[in-house]
Amino acid sequence: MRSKLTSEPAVVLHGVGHGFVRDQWLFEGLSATFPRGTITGVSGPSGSGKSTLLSIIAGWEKPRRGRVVVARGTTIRWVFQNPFGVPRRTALDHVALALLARGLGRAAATAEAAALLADFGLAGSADSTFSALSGGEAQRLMLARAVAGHPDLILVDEPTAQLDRANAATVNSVLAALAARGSAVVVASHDAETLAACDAVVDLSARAATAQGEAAHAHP
Ligand SMILES: Nc1ncnc2c1ncn2[C@@H]1O[C@H](COP(=O)(O)OP(=O)(O)OP(=O)(O)O)[C@@H](O)[C@H]1O
Repeated sequence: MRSKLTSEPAVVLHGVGHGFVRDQWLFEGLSATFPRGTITGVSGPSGSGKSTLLSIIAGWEKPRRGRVVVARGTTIRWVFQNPFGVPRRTALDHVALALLARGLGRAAATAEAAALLADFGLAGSADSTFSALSGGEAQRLMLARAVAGHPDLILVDEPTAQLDRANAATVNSVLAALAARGSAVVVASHDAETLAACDAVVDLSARAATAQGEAAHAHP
């Protein structure tokens, strides 16, 4: 029974549809599972509803159609498009605070935070203030902080949008590390390399085309 519970997906979508304008759908009939230990990409052009779908998965937005089933006790962390930290706090502190919040003592939190920073290629930046980090370093710090919370589900919005290729490649390998630690990872992205690193991809460009086709058919 216990093993069945731990292997169940963090979130399941059943026939989900949503849109903000009456009779217009960003996507419709979307069914998907988000198992722990896997990365699912959400792709589609700008405005196709990727961030909206993440909000629905997180339970912030209620879909107009369908059901969202979240496993009991699922903990969720978001990593947003724009890295947001405390300018004068160090990188190490950003991660250590998440561990202190989980109940670790100061020494254990500092040690684990340092190990996490190393995993994310930030060992040399542990004592840098957030304001001194590059865009890529700040983005990776946000991912390290999300992992420190040991969430069941991590939602990542456009992690490589403002990064050059080298930093984007590092973030992509970090996403795989997040899933390997047992979280279900859902990443909204335009980036072909990010999507190639995913176990499955929900493509909203196809969904939008279908939804618009249906609307055109219904209202010629
Ligand atoms: N709360 C809201 N109220 C009304 N319209 C909204 C709301 N949130 C999003 N939209 C609209 O829904 C559409 C999808 O937005 P969303 O941000 O989900 O797209 P996206 O695929 O993530 O885009 P991008 O790649 O540019 O971030 C857009 O046209 C947006 O303006």
